[in-house]
Amino acid sequence: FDVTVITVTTSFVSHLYFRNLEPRSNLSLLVLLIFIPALLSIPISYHVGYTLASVPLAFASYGGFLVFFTVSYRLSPLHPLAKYPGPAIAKISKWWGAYVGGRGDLHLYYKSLHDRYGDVVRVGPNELSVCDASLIPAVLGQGGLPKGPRWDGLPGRPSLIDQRDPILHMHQRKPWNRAFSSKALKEYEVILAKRARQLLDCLEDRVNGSDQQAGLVLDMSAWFGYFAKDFMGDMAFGGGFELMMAGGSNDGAVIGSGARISGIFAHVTYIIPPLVAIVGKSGIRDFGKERVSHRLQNGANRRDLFYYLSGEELPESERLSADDLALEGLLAIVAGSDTVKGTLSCALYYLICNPAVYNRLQEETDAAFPSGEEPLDVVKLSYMEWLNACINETLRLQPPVPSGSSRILGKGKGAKVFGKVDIPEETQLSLHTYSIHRDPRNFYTPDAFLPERWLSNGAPAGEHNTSAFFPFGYGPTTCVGKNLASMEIRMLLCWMLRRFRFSKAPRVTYEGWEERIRDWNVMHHDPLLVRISLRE
Ligand code: HEM
Repeated sequence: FDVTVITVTTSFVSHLYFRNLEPRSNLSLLVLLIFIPALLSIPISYHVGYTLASVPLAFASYGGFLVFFTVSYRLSPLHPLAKYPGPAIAKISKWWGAYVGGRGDLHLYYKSLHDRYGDVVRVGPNELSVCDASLIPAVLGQGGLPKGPRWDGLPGRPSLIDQRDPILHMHQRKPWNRAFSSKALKEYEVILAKRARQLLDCLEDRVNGSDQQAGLVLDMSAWFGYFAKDFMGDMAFGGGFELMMAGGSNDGAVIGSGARISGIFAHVTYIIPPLVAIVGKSGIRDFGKERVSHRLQNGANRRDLFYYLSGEELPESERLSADDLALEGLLAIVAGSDTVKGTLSCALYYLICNPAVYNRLQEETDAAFPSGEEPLDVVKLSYMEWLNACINETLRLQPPVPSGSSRILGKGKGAKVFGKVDIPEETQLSLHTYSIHRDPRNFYTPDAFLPERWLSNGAPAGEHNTSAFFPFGYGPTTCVGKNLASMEIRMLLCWMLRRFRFSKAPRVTYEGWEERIRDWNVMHHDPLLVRISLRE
């Protein structure tokens, strides 16, 4: 055989593995990308008569043909998702998604694709992004699709969020559900109030220590971050971060610091295991384990999240190992701190940019909790209509998980139809939260901050589809910490407005702050510099 024929044929056969999907197994990658071209270099060396040149030649020619066949197939009408529109570069490889994910504007990019191509866009070789609120129950609800790879984490037992098997997920979620029952939440109110009070006291100390005339300008988003991590640290590991006390620099700050990386990896999760094998074990796990043993040694004087996750009330044999507890605890901190920090920051941003909304909220909080009373009554907070309208509107415009979570139709499940979307096996599908929240078919003037749209009386006429509002997800994998998050955000906002006055800081440009919010799975944003003073 002619060596060219051998090379082209082997590349063609290998492309059958790559043509539909991104790689799935590292062993097959090793065989197809290293072993085969290395073997090919033998006949090539006979042909060119120069052994040293044969190896790069084999890799280049085999690789070149492999890419050519794979790309041609992915762009061709033969691909099972060929009928769905999308940018060619996205259809070719998820590495494009990884690039956009690292840039941080994935949510804006997907929104622009939906504006251009319509409700269903092909955003990867085998992945669709869908902007259609009517599909939320079918795709995410009971009996819908299981989780896709977006949250895949470190190798080993998955934490709750990256547990993709629906049955295992259901079992793993049980202690979490107990931990966020109404009875458990009631117990957390004290821990929350203590941390909220600490934040306000820290802020007050700084205001008192500043030049009262000039006023104090603080990065409130940093302070929200310290608060949220200290609080979740209390809940998950019985405390120990003390970021508020240290003004930010402390061990706890490392958790979640790899945000950009996770924005990239979410698209190419198959590279995580080989990378971990090369780089070595992750330090974050050791940190988690150290916190677990600290909590086990010291115990806690009240029930916290750790109590429920560790199953302290269960027989020894049914409890989680220290390793697994560390993973679940770290998940709580990652999932529960940047999301809350982001929501509080965006809410404050919208308030200072919309003085009429701010003043109305001030009136509501002053009336609900007259002078001297701390806003600890969570039932009362849950009935404050304007407060909740402001929070909902913030979560609508800036969902802290802007691109939602991916789903996948597994191999062997057969094709499925969801409304106007029919998908073959092994297709990934995401309902794009940011785009659905800003779709004029769901919300009148969708880009405007209009809390009044959430009022039962006095809402402006126009579209208001509450079933298109799903910042916490939907169905069996919906955010388990939703009620805790709502309690935190309500209490904090209300308390801050009772004690301080916030306004735009002089010489700070607020324009574009919203547009610079990054979607690294969870939202990240620039510092939020705000002028803060004590109220009379
Ligand atoms: C504004 C605040 C928050 C928002 C918007 C939010 C949003 C979300 C979203 C969109 C998901 C993914 C759902 C899915 O995959 O279908 C999620 C999952 C999760 N969230 Fe939250 N979250 C918030 C706060 C919290 C808090 C305070 C905690 C406390 C520990 C928490 C813990 C979790 C956990 C453990 C999961 C995984 C649930 C599962 O897979 O069953 N979140 N969250």
